[in-house]
Parts: sequence; structure tokens; C-alpha cells
Amino acid sequence: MSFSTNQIVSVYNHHVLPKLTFQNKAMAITAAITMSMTYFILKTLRPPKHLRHIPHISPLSLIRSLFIGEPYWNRAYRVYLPIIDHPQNHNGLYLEYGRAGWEIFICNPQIAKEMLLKQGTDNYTDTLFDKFIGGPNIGLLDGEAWRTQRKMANPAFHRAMPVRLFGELAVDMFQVMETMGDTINVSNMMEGWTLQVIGKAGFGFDFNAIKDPNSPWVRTYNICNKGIRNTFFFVFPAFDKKYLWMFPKRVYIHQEMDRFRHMLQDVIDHKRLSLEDKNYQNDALEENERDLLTLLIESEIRGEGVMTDQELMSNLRFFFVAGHDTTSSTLSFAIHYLAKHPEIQQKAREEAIRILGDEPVDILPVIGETKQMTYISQIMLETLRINGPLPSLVPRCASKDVELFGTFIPKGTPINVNLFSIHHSEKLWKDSHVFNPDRFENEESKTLMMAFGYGGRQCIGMNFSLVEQRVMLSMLLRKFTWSTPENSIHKDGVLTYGYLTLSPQDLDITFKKRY
Ligand code: HEM
Repeated sequence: MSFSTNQIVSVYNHHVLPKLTFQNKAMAITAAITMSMTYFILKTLRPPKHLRHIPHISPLSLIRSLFIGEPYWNRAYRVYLPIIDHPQNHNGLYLEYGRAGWEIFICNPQIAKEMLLKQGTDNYTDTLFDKFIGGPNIGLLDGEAWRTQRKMANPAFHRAMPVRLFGELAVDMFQVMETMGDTINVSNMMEGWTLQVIGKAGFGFDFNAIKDPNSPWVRTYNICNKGIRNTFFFVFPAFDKKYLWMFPKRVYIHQEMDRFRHMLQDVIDHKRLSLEDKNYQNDALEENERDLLTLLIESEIRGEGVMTDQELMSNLRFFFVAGHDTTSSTLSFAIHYLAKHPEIQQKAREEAIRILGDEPVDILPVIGETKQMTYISQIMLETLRINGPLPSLVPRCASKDVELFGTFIPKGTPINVNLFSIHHSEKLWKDSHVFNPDRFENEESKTLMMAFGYGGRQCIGMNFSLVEQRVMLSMLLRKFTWSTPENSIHKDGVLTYGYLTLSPQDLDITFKKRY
């Protein structure tokens, strides 16, 4: 015979509690709280019975890691990789306790691809970042609703390739660099540049992020972006909603988020009105230079689908979160690795010069030229492998009992893919800790790369981001040589911060102008 927790609590409340004296009651309540906490801790320390056939990682080790602020790289090499590369862990699965309870992580590309292609795995819609990335958007919807939106957004992403905008904004950035001295905080600079790109290319909004990093909307955006990356509120979402009043600083961040949302709503309203006006002249005449919001509304006007204002707004916010830090961190990591490996930097420069010429002026690449940048593309792939911005994917949930490579996964189990481990496993990559773009000369290596996900839900902004990175790197390589300063905090390896997305901590780089 077994009892549910509700039955036990009910018996305790109705039969035990009334018979206790006041003093006894206090003791009994303390004992009950202690017992519940012990029960909770024991429950979190060990996976449930139906998942114990899969190797697990002790939650204490993760709590310690988060508590001491251990960089992701160190945690991965200390905790995940020994489990994954263990000869007896044949299929590379492990369990880890997270926000959704015990979650299965996949670290084998073959199984990951199988899972990502399977129908019948649901995305979590229960999200901490409700205000920023929540709502009906491509990233979080599932089933038919997701298909409808993706079908409408695919052509917009296909059309949008604003290479001229990328180049012009790179020139703006170079002008600001001229005023900054030789050693520059590259992570801040890339955050500004990519914010300006996504603002302009996403919805035609000028953050003025390159020329004035303290402009009011940059400040608001940075406050919101930093706010959603706070590990404490991510792990304990109740403090971000029910008990929010306990944290006045957090309340302020919520207010800034509300302001940001209103601003986006105004931009959508204004854009709709302009585009529906027959006399409206779009100043970006070439289609590929138009912003995503314009392209989405234009598709709607052509009758190719409809997105409500709420859907447009939710998607725009999602594009920010998905497209800003990811690209900015990848570029910063790439600049770091090129500083550490001057011979690779020089080889990449020679490619940029071969394609764009060596005249001492800024040259804006056109789309055809970006396609010829094979070595620079290998550098980007290797950067995404060795220090990609996303250590794992958006968690899924098994919507029925499934078997993955002989391992039984019961219905309802959260499943995720650990990209960092796939990209670092010695079973798959020789000298995985070494930055070596040559490994991507080999087509087979590309099939093991999962930095942009896989299958129907592969990153919709992949080409956009890759071209953006090629433009920035090729122009930077022609204009400057660069190196890591003697006192860099990254001298013995990249130090990162973040939980869901990884960014380099303050990355100072010393630049020398070539013209
Ligand atoms: C280096 C840059 C980027 C990386 C590494 C990256 C990575 C990813 C990954 C791994 C996924 C799949 C998530 C999953 O399956 O759980 C994804 C999805 C997505 N990404 Fe990106 N991304 C990048 C840039 C961008 C950009 C620039 C945009 C938009 C402007 C964007 C928009 C999206 C969207 C909307 C999705 C959801 C697609 C869907 O579920 O159908 N990403 N991204």
C-alpha cells in the first residue's frame, strides 16, 4: 500500500496537528520543514528510479561550480567530458539536475541528430524570460503553430542579407576605434557593433550603439540583457515573479524591460502604417538590405501568411536574444584565437587581401566575395567548435516513451544536447582543446558540427550570422594586425561568463593599423 504526498499532508493537518500543544506545534512544524528539506535534497541528489540506468552528474558538483563562478570550459573538462569520454559510456548520454528536474543530455552527434529529427518531442514553453523571449515565437512554439511561423519567416531570412549594412557599420566601428588608443575592450566593442546590426537589420531601429555606447536605448537593452542572464533568477524563477518585491533592483530591471517592449510595439505600429500606405517609398531599394520586420510585413501584404502584432513582437524579441550575443561572442572569441595564433591570423589576412585587394582604404565586401572566404569560414567554424556561444540547446521533452541507441527514455523526461561536449569529445576530435581551423578542410568534420542545431529547427539566422562574421573579420584583417596584451586575463585560456550563453569576460586586444 502506498500513500501520495497529498494524503500524508491531509492526515497530518487533520489528525496530528490539532492534538498538539502550542510548543509541540512549533517543534512539529520545524521537524516537518526539516524533513521536507531533507526529502527535497535527497530527491535532487539522486535521479528517480526510472532514470537510474543512465550515468548522472552529482548536483553538488554543479552547485559548487556555480557558487565559485567556475568558467564553463573548466566545468566541462572537470565534470562532463570524463563522463562522456569514459569507455563504458557507449552512447554518450548523461543526466544532470536542472530547472526542469533531472534532464538527459546527449553528447553523441548521431543520437543528437536522431532526437532532433524525431517528431514528438516538445519544447518547453515554461520560461523564466517570459518578458523577453516568451510568447508565440518561432523559437518556443511547437507543432503546427511553429510550422506556420517558420514557413513565413524562412523566405524573409532567405531574402535578408544586408552585406552593405554590415560593411558600413564596420567602417563606423573603425572610426570609433581610431579614438580609443591601441588596446581596446573587444567584447564590449563587438556587443555594440552586433547590437547596431540587429537593431538596423532586425527592425530598422538605430540604437546608436557604435558611436555612443551609453545612449539611452543601449543602456536599457544592456540592463535587460544582463538581467535575463542572471543565474540566480534563472535557477529560482519564483524570485523573479512571486517574490520579486524582495529585490528592488530587479523590479527596476522589469520596468526597463517594459519600456523596451513598448518601444518595440511602437516600431511595429509605425512600420505597419508606413508599409500599408500605398505612397510609401522604401529607402532600402535592394530587397536584401531591408530589415526582417519589413520583409515579414511585406510577405503578409503579399498574402503569404499572417503574423499578429503579438507574434511579430515576440519574434523580434527572440531574434535579439538568439542573434545578438551569439554573434558578438563568436566574433570576440575568433579575434582572441587569431591574436593567440599570429600565423593563422596572417593566413586569414592573405585570403582577405587576395579577395578584396590591398588598397589602403576600407573595402566593403559584396555577397559573392564573402562566399570565396573559405579559410575565414574555417576559422569561424573552429571558433564555434572550440568556444561556441551556446553550450547546449533549448530543452525538449519526450512526449512519448522512446528508445535512443538502446537507452530507454520514458515519456515526460526533459532531453537536451550538450553541444560543448560534442565539440570537445576526444572520441570525435583529435586534440580537441587545440584551435586548428585546418580540421575543417575535411568535409567529415563539418558533419560533426552542431553549433547551429540540426534538422527542421536548425538556426534560421545561420547564414545571416555567418555572412555578418565574414564581413567583419575580413575588413578587420585588412585594416589591423592584433595581439593579446601581456597582462591579459585570457593569457592561459579564455575566461567566460554566462549560463545559457557563453561570452568572454572583458577581452582586451592590442591593435596596430595597417593603413
Ligand atoms: C553565431 C551565431 C548563432 C548561433 C551559434 C546560433 C545557434 C542557434 C541554435 C543552436 C539554434 C537551435 C536551437 C535548438 O534547436 O534548440 C538556433 C535557433 C534559432 N536561431 Fe540562431 N544562432 C545564431 C545566430 C542567430 C541569428 C543572427 C538569428 C536571428 C537574427 C538567430 C535566430 C534563431 C531563431 C529564430 C531560432 C529558432 C529556430 C526554430 O526553432 O525554428 N540565430 N540558433
